[in-house]
Amino acid sequence: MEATATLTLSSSPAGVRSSPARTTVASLHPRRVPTPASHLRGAQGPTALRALSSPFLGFSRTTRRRSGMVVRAEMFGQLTTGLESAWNKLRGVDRLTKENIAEPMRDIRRALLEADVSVAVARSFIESVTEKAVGTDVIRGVEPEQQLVKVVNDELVRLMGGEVSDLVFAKTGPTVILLAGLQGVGKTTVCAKLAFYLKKMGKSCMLIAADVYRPAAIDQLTILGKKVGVPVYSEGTEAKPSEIAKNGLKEAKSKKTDVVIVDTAGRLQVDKAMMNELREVKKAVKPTEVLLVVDAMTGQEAAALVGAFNGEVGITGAILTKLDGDSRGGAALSIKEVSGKPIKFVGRGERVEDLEPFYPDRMAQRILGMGDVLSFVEQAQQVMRQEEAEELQKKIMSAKFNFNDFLKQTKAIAQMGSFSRIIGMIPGMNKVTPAQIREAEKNVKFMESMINVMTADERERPELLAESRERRRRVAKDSGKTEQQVSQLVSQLFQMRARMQKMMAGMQGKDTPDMENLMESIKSEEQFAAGTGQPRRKYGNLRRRDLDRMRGYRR
Ligand SMILES: Nc1nc2c(ncn2[C@@H]2O[C@H](COP(=O)(O)OP(=O)(O)OP(=O)(O)O)[C@@H](O)[C@H]2O)c(=O)[nH]1
Repeated sequence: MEATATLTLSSSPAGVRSSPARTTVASLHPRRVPTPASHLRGAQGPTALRALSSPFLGFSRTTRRRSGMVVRAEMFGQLTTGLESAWNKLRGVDRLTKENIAEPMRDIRRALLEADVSVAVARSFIESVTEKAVGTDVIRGVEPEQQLVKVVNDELVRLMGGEVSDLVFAKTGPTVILLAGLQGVGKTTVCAKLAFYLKKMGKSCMLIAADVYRPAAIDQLTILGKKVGVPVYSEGTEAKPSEIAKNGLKEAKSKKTDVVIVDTAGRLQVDKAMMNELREVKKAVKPTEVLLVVDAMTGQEAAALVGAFNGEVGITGAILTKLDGDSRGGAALSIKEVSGKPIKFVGRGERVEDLEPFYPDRMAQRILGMGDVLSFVEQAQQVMRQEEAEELQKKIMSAKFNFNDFLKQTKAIAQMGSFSRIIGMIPGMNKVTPAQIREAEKNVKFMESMINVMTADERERPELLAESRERRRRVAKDSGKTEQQVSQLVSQLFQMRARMQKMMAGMQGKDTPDMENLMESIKSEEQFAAGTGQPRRKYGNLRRRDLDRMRGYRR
């Protein structure tokens, strides 16, 4: 979609126009940005546009780091540096093209591989960033490298699962969380951390010690349980883990405990016995959540492990520990993509408090260290959308909404993946139902094929097609559609025009021309076999009147 937005960045107050959208843009003007001190205080609005000046934010990288402006997750340090080198290569370009992003993409790929992301994940990430970056609209005032930052951010968020994945709780009875994982990954510690987290949520908890192979594990869990004030159920090392789990759950039920967390044995590697035992425990307690605890230091191996456990036992998600350590981030980036299972929590230290839900968007921002640039690009995109909507509104009011606009909008729909975002911007149009939206999206490609074979004139002036059956026949032939389908498309455009105008005029208290009969008119004409010569005379008056109105000759 070619953006028509005019992101006004005039330096004088006179450049501030009256619409709210433009005021926003003007208020973002970089030269009106206050002193660096205000930035350090985290000022909003004008500060965001500081990002427009080059280098980013108008501060040297060293200053930003020293001042703490960039909150950098050290584990991603190398990745962040690699990405920065990619942005730097785009300085001075006008727009993102396949050619000029090739080298930055190589930098990003290298940075991902160095962060221990698998080759396959890195490849698909690069492909999707390239595709989205090249197809991005140019937003006036936003530098191409800033747009790439935004695309990379969005793709990182998507790669890590998009939304935060909350714990699922059982509708009745205790929620059972079964924890699994290799030896030493932090499973026992996670039991206590989770109990602490859930207690803060107001849930009562019980821990079940089902790791019978390492006697110290039971003691460790008992100590941790005491520390967080949660009872620990154990039967020593002689009983079967599935029996212990079953009995523990029975006790939890009798005590009306909200959540039961089962600690299972870890092994040095994935083996048959381990998987069988887990399956048995799972069968015995029917957990709501089966979470695999993995160590972030193991990078892409952790991701593969999540996939393997899911295949063997069936899990609901992962908990990534030791994110505070020296890992390079590959696990956080790859788990969802490789295994299809989300990371639900991350451990950031040895204390019971050091567990938090995994937020893909916050993680992406930490990797990029450019929250300010992102919020600026988002604001600018918003302004662009508002201005496009205003432009569209003007066209609708002047009855000039044509096939070019139609195509532009349908393309925008395909690009944004949602009709509602466009429709929602047109005042009064938010009553469109989701079913209508889905239908509209389905028709996009179909309509596009017909519009693509129209002449420039026909697209500009849909009346030409409404008036001439020959033209409609030609479009049908060239697009491989039927004449009726072309007629329907033409009618649809006029109907859309009519409805929009009616609605707008209604909002402005004006009367509107009645153009609802147009479709009927064209439809009726279709009913007559070609060559009968009847339709023109019979429907001539109606069409003339309607077309005049469409052209704005009549009121
Ligand atoms: N730095 C850091 N250390 C952690 C974290 N989670 C656990 N640890 C440490 O990792 C070590 C192993 O943790 P455990 O909880 O005993 O691991 P486990 O998976 O239960 O081990 P097994 O019972 O042998 O299977 C302990 O020293 C923990 O303190 C974390 O998020 N960050």
